[in-house]
Amino acid sequence: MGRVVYQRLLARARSIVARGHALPPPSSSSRIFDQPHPPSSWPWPPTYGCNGRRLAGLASPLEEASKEPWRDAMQKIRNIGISAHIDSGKTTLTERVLFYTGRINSIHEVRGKDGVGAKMDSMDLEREKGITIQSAATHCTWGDNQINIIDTPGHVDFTIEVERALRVLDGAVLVLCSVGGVQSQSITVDRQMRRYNVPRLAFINKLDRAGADPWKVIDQVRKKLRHNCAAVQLPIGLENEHRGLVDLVHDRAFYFNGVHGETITTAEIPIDLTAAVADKRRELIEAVSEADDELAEMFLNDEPISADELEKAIRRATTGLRFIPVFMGSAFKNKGVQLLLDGVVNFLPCPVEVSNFTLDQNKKEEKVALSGSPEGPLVALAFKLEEGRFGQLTYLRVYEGTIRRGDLMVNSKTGKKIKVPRLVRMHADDMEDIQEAHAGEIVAVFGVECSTGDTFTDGSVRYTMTSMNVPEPVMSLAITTASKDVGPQFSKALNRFQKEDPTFRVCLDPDSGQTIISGMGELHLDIYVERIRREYKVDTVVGKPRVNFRETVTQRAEFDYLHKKQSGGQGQYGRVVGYIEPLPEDSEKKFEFLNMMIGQAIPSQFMVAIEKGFIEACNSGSLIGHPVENLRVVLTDGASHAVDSSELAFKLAALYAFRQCYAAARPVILEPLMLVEIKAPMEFQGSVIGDINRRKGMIVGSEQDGDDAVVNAHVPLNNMFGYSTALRSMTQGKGEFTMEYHQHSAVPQDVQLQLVTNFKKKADSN
Ligand SMILES: Nc1nc2c(ncn2[C@@H]2O[C@H](COP(=O)(O)OP(=O)(O)OP(=O)(O)O)[C@@H](O)[C@H]2O)c(=O)[nH]1
Repeated sequence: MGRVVYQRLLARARSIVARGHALPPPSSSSRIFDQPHPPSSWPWPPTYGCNGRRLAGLASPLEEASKEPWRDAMQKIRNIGISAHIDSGKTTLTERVLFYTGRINSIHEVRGKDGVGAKMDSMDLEREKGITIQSAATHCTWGDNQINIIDTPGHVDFTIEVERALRVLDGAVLVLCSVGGVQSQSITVDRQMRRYNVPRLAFINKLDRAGADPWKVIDQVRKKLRHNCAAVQLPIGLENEHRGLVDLVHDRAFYFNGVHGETITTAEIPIDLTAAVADKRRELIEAVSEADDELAEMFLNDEPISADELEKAIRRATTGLRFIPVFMGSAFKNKGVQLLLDGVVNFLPCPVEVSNFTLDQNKKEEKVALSGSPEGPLVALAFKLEEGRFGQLTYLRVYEGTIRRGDLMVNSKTGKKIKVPRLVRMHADDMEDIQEAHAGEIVAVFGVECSTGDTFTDGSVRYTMTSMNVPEPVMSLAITTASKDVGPQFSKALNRFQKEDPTFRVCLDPDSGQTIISGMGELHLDIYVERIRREYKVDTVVGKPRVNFRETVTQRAEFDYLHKKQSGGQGQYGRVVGYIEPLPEDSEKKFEFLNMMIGQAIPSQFMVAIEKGFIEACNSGSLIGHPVENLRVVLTDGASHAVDSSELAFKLAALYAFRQCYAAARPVILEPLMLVEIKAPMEFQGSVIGDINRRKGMIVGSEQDGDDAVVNAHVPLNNMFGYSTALRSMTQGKGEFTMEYHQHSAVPQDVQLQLVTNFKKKADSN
């Protein structure tokens, strides 16, 4: 749509809304629903339903499709994730969702006085620390819709949990704190949602808190996250006065009564809010028109717009990733959660509205669109593994076909046939046995050997789903057992955690022979050390955490290496010629091997060995022995011997060739640079910034938020050890910070020199 037409259209929209006939008039009578919990037969007004009926009339891809009965069933499924910055209230919100949907009988708070803890934080450590460590899956029914939910951790050290959840979900709720607004981890989570094209709703939580300002948060979503969004609700009172919400689409006021907000009352919009409601409704229609031509056309043609039409337009714009409807409330004070559930059903897509692709291994990884039919060939992705009470539990998202208990599945990667001994639907740490699971569902199977990211089929196709993004660990520490006789238990724990969490790695330090564990941060590693102690009864001694440096080259360097050995028996002969160079900055690969040889100087059967030799050499750069990345190896020539050439000879030739030319390629050391966000009262801003400068950080933003200063900086992880204690003493305990991986970048010359000298000293003393 042209800019001029659009401007005209908006002007028209404003005048229609101002005249007040764009939406139905406010309801004239108050309706009270004294519906007790659980609300399975909730007498919701038919025009504003939590049931699937409303979807049947939508102008979405579903409409044409609903000729097939399975599509009708699918319309009633929502697979959603709840993600946000730390402590925004995801778990508290999920607890209410489970309560209102009748999944649990009572509400328990995170760190609540009853000591029980929220259902989704089922691990002891989660309950003690009041943080979510692992994502937990559950399911519930709202009206006649089935909602599968994954509650994910907020702390950036557990980011893989968010990553894998978003890979398999169709929609998400981004929870934001009405005081904290868009915080650093909200930006990360939003980026992850973008990566997997996940349509989302926003829920501004904690409207009861002092300083709550949902409009400030909406402004931040527009500016910081660059989303087209608008509120679909307006709060009735804020902070202590927060009593209810006005639904801007249906022009009704909602109040949440009863001990747990389970009794909903609708009423006319309070007189003192009518002007604000008209204003915010206009803002909503403007924002949706920007994302939906159909709604925009209605304005242009001067047609009245009903609540139903506005709702359909919001749905089209949301599922099309062009708009984010913003809900609000207070999970803790039991306000607004039921309306959010309606929003999930009304505005987020069902499984068949999301296009999913797979790669056909029989056709050189050709992309194949999945129909989402339960009658098609089975395609399921293993997105999470967990050691359960009864063996390995594998979480699967079924994309096509049906899994039945007792059926055979084939792992596309290994070709192995596996019988499905037990199929369950998860509810945090509880499970329900089921006989079959259809496309669109998220379930778990027991006793199936596989790795995270493996695809299962029924054997009639060789499809693989693309897997998720796995970030590289940034921190390591040496770990040994306190006593000698617990070795087997220790290995068992490490093997299990490594298998479950792709961001947790274990290796042996070749020099010291020590076991090294690596992960996403201090908290991540601390949690595993504690879990080894609690779950495997193994006490450990850990070394000082250290950062994961890497090495890379900055210029091209030639190699020409002949590996020749002829001392008795069969000799070894292999010559490789070529160059190494840095990969382009935007390259997604970390290593590339190109064979640019003309002719057959080296027989093609040795190419794999040569590539392997270079890969092996890259495991340990000669500056400080850390992995080398962002490297391209180009082979241009070489020589072989009819008798003495072998795979081993060429592998060794590659290994030595790399060592020969590495120094000439001007290698540098890269260190993890973190994005640190610090929030502290204004009076401490100066000392916080001064301290960041001393830590060789670079301030990238600083703003005022109420009485607080929010400082964003890029700081080398190596200089961030012990920061929480330092910040606490610097700000009289009033400062808080979050930190997440930003990128690896070259260390300054003096630091490089120091690191290289230390490495040499250590090597000489060994
Ligand atoms: N005042 C107020 N407090 C809330 C609200 N929702 C949650 N909280 C509190 O905020 C704290 C964090 O809540 P959680 O539900 O654990 O937050 P979370 O986002 O799941 O936390 P992580 O998973 O650790 O990131 C707890 O103390 C909650 O009681 C709310 O609506 N109002």
